[in-house]
Amino acid sequence: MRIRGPIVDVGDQRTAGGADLVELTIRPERGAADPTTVTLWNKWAETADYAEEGMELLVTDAEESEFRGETTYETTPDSWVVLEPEFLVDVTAVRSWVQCPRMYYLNKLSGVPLKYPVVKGTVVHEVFGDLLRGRDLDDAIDHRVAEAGLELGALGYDREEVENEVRRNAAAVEGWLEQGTLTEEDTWRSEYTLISPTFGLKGRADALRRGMPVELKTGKNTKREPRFQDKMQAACYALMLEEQGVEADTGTLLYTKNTALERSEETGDLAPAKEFSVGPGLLKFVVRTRNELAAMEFDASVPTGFEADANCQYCFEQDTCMVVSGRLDQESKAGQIGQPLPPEERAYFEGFYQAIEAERREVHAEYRKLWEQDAEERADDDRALLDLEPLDREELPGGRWRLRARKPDDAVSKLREGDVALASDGDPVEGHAELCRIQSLGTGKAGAEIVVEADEPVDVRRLDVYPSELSVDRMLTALHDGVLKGDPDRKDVLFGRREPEFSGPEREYIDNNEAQNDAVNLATRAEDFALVHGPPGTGKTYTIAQTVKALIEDGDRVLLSAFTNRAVDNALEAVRETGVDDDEIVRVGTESGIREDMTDLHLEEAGDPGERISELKEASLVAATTASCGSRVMREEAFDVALVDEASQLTEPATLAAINLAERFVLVGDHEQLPPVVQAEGGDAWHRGFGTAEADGGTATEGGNIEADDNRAPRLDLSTSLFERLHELAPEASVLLDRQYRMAQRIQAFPSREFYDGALRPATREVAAQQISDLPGVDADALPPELRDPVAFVDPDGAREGNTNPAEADRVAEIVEQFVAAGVDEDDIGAIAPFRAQVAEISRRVDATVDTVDRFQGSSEEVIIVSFVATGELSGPIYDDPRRMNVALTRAKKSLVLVGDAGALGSEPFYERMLEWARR
Ligand SMILES: Nc1ncnc2c1ncn2[C@@H]1O[C@H](COP(=O)(O)OP(=O)(O)OP(=O)(O)O)[C@@H](O)[C@H]1O
Repeated sequence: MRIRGPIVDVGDQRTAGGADLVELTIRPERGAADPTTVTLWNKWAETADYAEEGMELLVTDAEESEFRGETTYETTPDSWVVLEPEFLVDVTAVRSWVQCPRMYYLNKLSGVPLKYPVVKGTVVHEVFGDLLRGRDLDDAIDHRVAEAGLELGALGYDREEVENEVRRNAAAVEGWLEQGTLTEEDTWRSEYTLISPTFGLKGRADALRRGMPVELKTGKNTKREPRFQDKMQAACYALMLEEQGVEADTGTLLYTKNTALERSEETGDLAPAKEFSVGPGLLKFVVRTRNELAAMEFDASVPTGFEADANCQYCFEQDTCMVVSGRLDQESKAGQIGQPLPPEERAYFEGFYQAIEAERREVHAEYRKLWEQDAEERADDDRALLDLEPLDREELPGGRWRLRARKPDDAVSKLREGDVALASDGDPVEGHAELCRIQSLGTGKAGAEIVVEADEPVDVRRLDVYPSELSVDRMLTALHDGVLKGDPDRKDVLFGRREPEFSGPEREYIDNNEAQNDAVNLATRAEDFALVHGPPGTGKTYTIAQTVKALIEDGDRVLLSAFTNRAVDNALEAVRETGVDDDEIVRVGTESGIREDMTDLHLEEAGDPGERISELKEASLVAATTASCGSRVMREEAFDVALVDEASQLTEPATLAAINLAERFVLVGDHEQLPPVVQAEGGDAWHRGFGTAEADGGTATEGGNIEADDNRAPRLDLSTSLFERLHELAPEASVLLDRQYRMAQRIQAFPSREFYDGALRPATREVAAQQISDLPGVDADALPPELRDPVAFVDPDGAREGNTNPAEADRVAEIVEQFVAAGVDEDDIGAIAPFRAQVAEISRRVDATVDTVDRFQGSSEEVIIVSFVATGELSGPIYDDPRRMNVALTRAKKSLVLVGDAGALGSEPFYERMLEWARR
């Protein structure tokens, strides 16, 4: 049987009858049951060395016995002992951990750098996959080398030399494949994604041959046996396959460089393919190693390198290792070089490190929901689209597949076009599942067609959200680059040790809006940074465009970035309208994420390396999301200025990803609108072991290693953007855009008072006085009296049912009809609801745009109808943050209708004031 629960006590190691044993006490049922003893025998006793109170322990095939009226458990020869099974360790991490635990840590911190062996390795892997899918070798090489054009260009390689090298590597693959086909018993799968709920492992096997793992290595190995770390990697996949009921007792490593070696120069076994048998001893070792890694992550301790027999002298990471040890004053086998970080920087680094790792655990929790939630629960949670009907499949050049399916109803989910998702035959964990990219989701209407692309054809009956650690990984590398490698001068201003400076003459860039003109001046004159605080509709985009133009004219190379592709394209469009030459601009990112009308600026990654890289290097303006700024190629780029839009929605480390690349930066945002999305509760680095700024004046920490003075001690948490923090730290570097071009006076009054101290005002008389009857063909008198005021409140006496309120949805639909009947175009009407379920409820009834607040930020409509859903009381975190309401209320230009329960809204002071305003 399986026994599982948090550890409450770890006993000492003993021997009995010649065998080692350790007794642990755990509380089964997630800590709810009474403590019980679990005895770990023999090799599993080792796992107790790093087990700690609070960690989760799982023992499979445990034997239960009664002893003096108590039930106890012990391991049997069939048992697996897993620590922290919920922490999903990547197979590649296990591999680097066995080489040297510190290497694992360093890889995590500094990411995979742009190096030729890395890029070549990716190309050879892709070619391998192509060959397995039956593609012609030359075709595959041609295509895959071209695909890596940009990266190869950045490394200074030309196409032919790479093609030749890849061809030599691929020869090994081809030869070996031919051998396999001769026997005609080979079955192949390329790129097989595996996740293990039991062992807390995940990864993608390069290939499966007859159900057994095959790993490709682009290095050489002239020994008969595969390298140990490579065996470990293949064994991880074998373990996960076993969990799925596939007996995988053989692993194969393919060392592709072996075929390129000359017999005359090399001795040893030059055969590229090396098989080994995967025995129970090795599998148990895999699990114990993973346990060791998970235990280190549990208490966030840092490996020193002494754990491994690694020889630092021959390690590629030696320099990085020594620098990191030096900066963070860590013990390490390689030693330390350089100066340690000042205490406040170290606290910052460590605080954010932990907050980012907490986010990682939330991503792992997302994975877990794949098997913990049943299909209906996932659908209700918007994590899956169910009951799809597979339509057709089409093989694409290169062996990939385009798959179509029909969506049966108006089901909604978090899935978006361009997302990577898990397509399956109905069971994403045990059935046939493939990672795919969503090409199209159709409209929200029933019968819509879904199109995805995947490596293998699968009957698409279900589509699941597939979590990714990419953004977490990128935050960590940005933190590393910004703090450990960052420019000291930049850090002085970020840490408030120096005030930001400005220089140069003031000029007139914008003649009809003083605040905007001030903002452009501040940005162009900034030696360090400038902040542009733009409430709704105040011309942020326009100001950004003018700023970018001015900077380019001053001869600066500019990076234009934002959190979302949508914001990047929006800003870019405005920049183009100012007349900046298209030849000077490139848009970096994946093509499917870029708006159609900006794709002509897209930097193709595929092509001739020299051409690709010059296109990037020669651009005076590069536009990319902050996530793209963390790519291998972008991390090597340098800019004079980084301008970041939607900066108030970015976590501080995510912002670093963009500003690390530039000497100066400009952040544009509004911290009175939506903050960064953070999953982990209390994602607050400061409070996590670094004392609270408020409580102790920001002076002390647990380790006593912060001596920052006074109230300038920064507020560090992922939900406070760098924009907001700097706004508080250096108000002199900020300009408030105070004239809005969107809302009628009556609409803006409340948000202006509540969020901007009344400073926000209409830019012109026309803006202030606009009304619904200004719209062509609209007769305001045709509206029912209660909708004639620009701000109206309607209480339909509905009842909240879960996250919906059908009566409100009916009433919203009726209001839409009433506006349409008065002559308003349905396209000019938008409806906003706090929950996706209510969005679906309303969408079913109207053709107008309906969405959640989060997805409405940044857009506006002539008429906005807000459905509040709540009745009786305002329960739920969604109502706790008034900034969310600020966004909802400021989307309307001429008419705003609030639909809700007066009782619920009246129960909170903020909403009560809102009601008063709406009912005036
Ligand atoms: N100085 C100006 N003179 C005339 N019109 C302006 C000026 N600045 C902005 N506008 C107009 O105001 C409108 C809103 O501007 P913009 O889209 O730049 O706002 P925004 O602050 O980016 O909006 P959001 O709150 O949605 O982010 C646009 O139609 C723009 O043309």
